[in-house]
Amino acid sequence: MIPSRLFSARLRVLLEGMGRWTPSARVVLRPSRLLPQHASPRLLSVGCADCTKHQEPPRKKLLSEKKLKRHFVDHRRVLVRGGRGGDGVSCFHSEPRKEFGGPDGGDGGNGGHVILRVDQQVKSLSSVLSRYQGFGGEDGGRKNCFGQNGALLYVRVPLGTLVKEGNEVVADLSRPGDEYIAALGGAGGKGNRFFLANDNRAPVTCTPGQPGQERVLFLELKTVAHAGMVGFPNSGKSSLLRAISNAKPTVASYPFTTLNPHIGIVHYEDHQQIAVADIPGLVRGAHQNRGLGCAFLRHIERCCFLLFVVDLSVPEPWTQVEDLKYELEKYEEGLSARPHAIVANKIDLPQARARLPELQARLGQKAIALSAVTGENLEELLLHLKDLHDDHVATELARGRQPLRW
Ligand SMILES: Nc1nc2c(ncn2[C@@H]2O[C@H](COP(=O)(O)OP(=O)(O)OP(=O)(O)O)[C@@H](O)[C@H]2O)c(=O)[nH]1
Ligand SMILES: [Mg+2]
Repeated sequence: MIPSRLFSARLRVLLEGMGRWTPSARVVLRPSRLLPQHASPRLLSVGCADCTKHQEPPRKKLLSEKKLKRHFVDHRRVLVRGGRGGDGVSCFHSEPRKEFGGPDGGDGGNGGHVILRVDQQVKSLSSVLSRYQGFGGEDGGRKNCFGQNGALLYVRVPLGTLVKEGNEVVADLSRPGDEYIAALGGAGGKGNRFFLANDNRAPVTCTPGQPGQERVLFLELKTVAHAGMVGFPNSGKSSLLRAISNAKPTVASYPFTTLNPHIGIVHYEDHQQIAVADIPGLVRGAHQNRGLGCAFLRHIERCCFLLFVVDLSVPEPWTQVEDLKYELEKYEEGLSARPHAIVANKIDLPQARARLPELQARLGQKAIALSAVTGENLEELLLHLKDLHDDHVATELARGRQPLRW
C-alpha cells in the first residue's frame, strides 16, 4: 500500500510535469481535432463498399524538378566484381563391401558474371550502386556432384550508357536490350575426380575456386533521342515538349527551370514514334561554364537532329540561333551542322509576329513559327519532325545501319 500522503505528492509532481488539465466547455470534439491535418477524409467515411469500389485509385505523384535533380544522375563510378568460383572437393567413394571406391569429389560451380543491361524504364544512373558483387558458385560435393553455377547479376542501366575503363570506351549501350559483361565470374575449382589418371588411381588433389574479375568502370549517360531541343532559357522548350508529347516537364517564367533532360514521345497516326529531348537552357559563353555550363550538351551528341527553339518575343531573336550554333560548335566540331529546324516560339504575342520576317531574312532559312501555349501551327512542326525522321532513317539504312527505334 502506498501511503496516501506520498500518493498525492506523486500525483502533484506528475500533473505539474504534464501541465494541468482543466475541463473546458468550449472544447468541441470535431473530426479535424481528432485527426492530424494531413489525414485523409476517407478515414472518416462510412460509405458502402460499392462506393469505394468506384473511387479512382490514387495517382502516382509526378516528381518535382527539384526532386528530379536529386534523382537524375548522368555519371557514375562503379566497382564490379564477378562471383567467386566454388571450391572442388577431395573425397572417395564409400560403399559397403567396396574397398577401392575411387575418387568422387565434384567440381565447384563457376561464379556468376555481372552484366550491364539496357532497360528503357530506367531514366538515369541514380539506381546504379557504387559496387556490385556477383553471386558465387557452389562448392562441389561427394558422389561427383558438381556445384551450381552462380546466378548472373544484371544491373539495369538507361539507354545511351557509355561504359569507360580509364579513358577507354569499352562499351556503348545505345540500343534497347544491349548487354555488356562488366565482370566475369571466377572459374570453379576441380574436385579430385578430375585428377584421376592411369598412373594415379587415388588422387587427393583438389583446387579452390578462382576469384571473379574485378574492374572499376565509369558509366556516362548520353541521352538517346531522335530530336534534341536546344534554346536559350525561357524560350519555351519545355512548353513545346508538353504541347507535342505526353511528357510533363516543369514550365515557369524564370530561366533555368529545366535542370535535367526530359524525353517526350510524339505519336503519329501510322504508329510511328519520335523521341524528343528537352535539354536545359543554354546561354552565351556556356562553353566557359556560364549558366548551367555545357556539361549537359553531351545529351545532344546522340540526337539524330536538332530543333533550335527561339523566343520571338525578345529583340533580335536571330542572335540566339547564332549563339546556340557557336556554343554547339565549341562543344563538338560539326555538331551545329546536324540536320535541324528553327522553331520560332511565342508567335501569339503581338511583338513576336512582327519580328518573324526579319528573322527568316537574317537566317536565310525558313523558321517554323508557332505558339506552344496556344497550340498555333504545331502541325507544321510535327510534319517537319516526321520529314527529318524519315530522312534520318533513309541515311542510316543507306549506311547499312539500323535506325534508332522507340
Ligand atoms: N505567350 C507565350 N508564352 C510562352 C510560350 N511558350 C512558353 N511560354 C512561356 O515562357 C515561359 C518559359 O517557358 P518554359 O517552357 O519553361 O521555357 P524553357 O525554354 O523550358 O526554359 P528553361 O527550362 O529555363 O530552359 C513560361 O512562362 C511559359 O508560359 C508561347 O508560345 N507563348
Ligand atoms: Mg524548361
